[in-house]
Formats: sequence, C-alpha cells, structure tokens
Amino acid sequence: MPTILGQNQYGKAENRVVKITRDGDTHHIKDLNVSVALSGDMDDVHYSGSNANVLPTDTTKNTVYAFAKEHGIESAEQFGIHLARHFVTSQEPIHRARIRIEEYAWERIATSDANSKFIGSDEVRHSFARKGQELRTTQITFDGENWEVISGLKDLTVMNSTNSEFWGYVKDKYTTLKEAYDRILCTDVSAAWRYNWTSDEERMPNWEKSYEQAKKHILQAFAETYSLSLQQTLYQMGSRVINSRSEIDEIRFSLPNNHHFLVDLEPFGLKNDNEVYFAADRPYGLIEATILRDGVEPRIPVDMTNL
Ligand SMILES: O=c1[nH]c(=O)c2[nH]c(=O)[nH]c2[nH]1
Repeated sequence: MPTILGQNQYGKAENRVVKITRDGDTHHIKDLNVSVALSGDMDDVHYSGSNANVLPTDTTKNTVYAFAKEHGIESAEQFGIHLARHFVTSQEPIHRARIRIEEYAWERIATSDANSKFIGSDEVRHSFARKGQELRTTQITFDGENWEVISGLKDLTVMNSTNSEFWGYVKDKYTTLKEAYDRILCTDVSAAWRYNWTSDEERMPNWEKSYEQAKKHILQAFAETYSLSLQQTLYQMGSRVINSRSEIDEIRFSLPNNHHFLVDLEPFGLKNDNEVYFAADRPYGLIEATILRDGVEPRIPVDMTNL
C-alpha cells in the first residue's frame, strides 16, 4: 500500500537549563525546561535515510546551553525568540521552529535576625526556594492512652547558588567525580518530625505555629550553612529545629541531591564561568538521616515514603 509522509518535526525535548547571573554577592536564577521542535525539508531523511538536511537534535541541545551563555536569559519569551530565529535563519532546510519553554519560579529565602545583621540583608542573596506550596503531612496514632504525632513536609525545593563544596572524599578505582569548591546545592526537602506531646494530660503544641517555625528553621539553616556536603547541611537543618522547638524531639530528612552539572561550552569558544548548568533529574544522590534530642529513642520510620 502506498504511503506518504505527513506532518513531522524533530528536536531535543526538555533541555533543563539553569542560568545563574552573579551580580556581586547577589545571584539571580533562571531555570527553564526548553523543548525544540524543527520542521522543513525533511522528506529525504524519512524516505531514504539521507541525513543531509538534518541538524542533529544534539546540536539543538547544545545551542540552548550556548545561547544561555551568549545571550543570557532575560525572559523565557526573549530566549525562545532568539532560538527560533536562529534555527530558521541559519539552516536552509528548516522552515519552522517551535520552542516550548516551562519556567520554574524561585524566590529568595528570608534570613534569620542574627544572620540579617551579619549579611546586611533580610534575604540570603544566593539562597532560593522554589515557588509553589510544599505538601504538608501529618500522621496521628492513638492507642487509647498515648498519642504520637509525626508531622512534616514534602517537596520543598531549595537551591544555594554558592557556598557549597564537596571534596576530600574517598577515591577508589571507579571514582571519576571531580572535587567541587563552588557548586550548586539543590534539594527537594522531605522532612518528618515527631512531637513529644503524648498524653491528654500535657499541653498540646500549637500545631500551626510549630509547622511554620519548623519550616522556617529548615529554610534558614539551609540558606545560612556554608556546606561541605549535603549530609552536613541536613544535620544543620535538623539540629536547628530540635534546638529551637522544645515540642519536637526527633526529625528525619530524605534529601535528593538534585545535581547541576556545568555545561562544557569550550567547543563553542565560550567560557562557562559557573553560569550555565544542566539540571539532571536522575540519577540523584539520596541523603537521609534522623536527628534526635539527646537521650530520646528514635521512632520515625526509616522509610518515610508513606508518612
Ligand atoms: O553532598 C554530597 N554528599 C555526597 O555524599 C556526595 N556524593 C557525591 O557524588 N556527591 C555528593 N555530594
């Protein structure tokens, strides 16, 4: 049966590009998911396999990262217009470019009073929380006598665009990771904390206030810790909560290390001065630990996924 080729397009989908603009100590983030779809004279590649008109999808990916450096990312629209114009005007066989962009919005983390005097600002200039609500969780158990309340949050995405290093680790014959002295630290915080309120005889905590305060301490510890590992940051977040909230005796974290890899722009004659990153979604490091008030028995389940 004779067949003909109908509508067709191709390109690299979901290029996760993060651009950090460093204005002294104040950093700005643009975090985009860019999908490129090109069409034009592409009959031959489908009918005969001739690639003579095909700009590789890999090149479209590289162009996204190179343009982030060369033109910056002022807005998703401006960035998309640059890209679309480039593909259509520089490649004869390409007649149409469709660029779709999703933008992740970030806001700065408010600093603690002590730190605001130290840094001279109410916000940490390189620490961000992704906009949009985290999920708040709670689990209540009662056996007729004793209460156990474990509350927490999930998917609170935070990023430090500096003040994070990772070096001095074990190296065996499979280790290829380069030591990092200024890296992005980004994670989706999942935390669960256990209240020491167990009986109707005791005064009940103010659950709303406690949640707000625990979240605030987690965010501030993340922003204010100069991190040598995500493990160290985790411990700081937990101990800040335990030390500031007497109603909480135990807290557990599950923290994915959302890796951001510097893109090598040398092949395009561009220098990447800690500006353009590839945000990988998997695999990710997963760092998990419980922090306890001294003398307290751990009760939060190791596997927090069902909390
Ligand atoms: O903060 C980190 N902790 C690790 O244990 C680790 N391992 C790794 O490869 N990168 C990182 N980063």
